[in-house]
Amino acid sequence: VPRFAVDLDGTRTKPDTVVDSFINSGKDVYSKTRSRDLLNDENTKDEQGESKAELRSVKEGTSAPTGAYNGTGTKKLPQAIIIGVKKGGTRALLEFLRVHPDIRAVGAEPHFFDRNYDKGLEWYRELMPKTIEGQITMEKTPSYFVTKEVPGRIYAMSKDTRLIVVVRDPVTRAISDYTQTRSKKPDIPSFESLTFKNATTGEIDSTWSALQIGMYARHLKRWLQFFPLSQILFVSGERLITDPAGEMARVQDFLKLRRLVTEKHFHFNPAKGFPCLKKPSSNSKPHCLGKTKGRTHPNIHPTVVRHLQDFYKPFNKKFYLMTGQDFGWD
Ligand SMILES: Nc1ncnc2c1ncn2[C@@H]1O[C@H](COP(=O)(O)OS(=O)(=O)O)[C@@H](OP(=O)(O)O)[C@H]1O
Repeated sequence: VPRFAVDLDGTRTKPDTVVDSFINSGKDVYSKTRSRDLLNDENTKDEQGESKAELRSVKEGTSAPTGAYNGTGTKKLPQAIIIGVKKGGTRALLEFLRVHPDIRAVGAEPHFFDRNYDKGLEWYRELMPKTIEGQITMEKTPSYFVTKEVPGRIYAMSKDTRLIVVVRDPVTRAISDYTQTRSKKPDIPSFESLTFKNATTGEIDSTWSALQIGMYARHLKRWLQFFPLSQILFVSGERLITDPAGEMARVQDFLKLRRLVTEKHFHFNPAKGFPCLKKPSSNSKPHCLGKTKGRTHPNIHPTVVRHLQDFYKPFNKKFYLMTGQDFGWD
């Protein structure tokens, strides 16, 4: 597979040895030998459970008309994929996009490029909904962003695939990830004890997968070996909550869609603390995502949070430089 030559040096202000060595280490979150993941095999079960709950909430909802489906059309490979990040807000984005008549998306996470690649592209195509001319086929699998083999595999399917990454403050993302795991396995160690290799020295355990996923710059570097930056859209997970219509305008522009999903489609539900979808021309109840989205996070000691913020600072800085966007996490 041919690779793009990307000169990241052009985007650097000064070399940052620690971050660069992490970024260049080529470590993969899901490489069993290198990443300490207390979840390991459980991870898969956990995500499957999560996916089912997500889908239930989608089916129960009144939104997601899933485009102009009338049984006609053909199944096509996706032209756009939400590749990450886990706990970034990927389900919300996909559900918001499904309101658009020119988007058809598969509800479940196919995990084709990371777990099911040996099943072949025809298996993958079969999972897709039918589309008619002018409609875009989409899927979301948040683990793609951090899995080493995936960029090359998507490139091999089509070098023109448009990629969307929903990113969120890596500290909050890690706590969200931990909260999800704990909801299934209440006996896991505390967040604090998993964060530190050595609590006395404050040394962070950067091999814990919940922390590795948030080193966005390192993962992005692998994608840029295959895809130009212009083919990747970075959506702010925070703004997707505070200004869903604004973020959706960016996404629709990126996908070259008419801006049909607008502020009229959103209703902020103060009890849930999140925007929910509503039908603009009806009084029907807005549809919020299910209870696996927007869980209450445990209180993490401010010192631990501060240590993590310091840990991520250089990675975030690098990520802002690489993407040309300041996400305001620091
Ligand atoms: N509108 C709306 N409703 C509910 N939740 C919302 C919404 N927009 C973003 N979010 C945030 O999405 C977080 C879950 O992210 P993902 O869907 O990417 O999770 S997963 O990786 O698919 O499990 C989820 O994380 P937690 O709050 O930690 O549960 C939410 O903060």
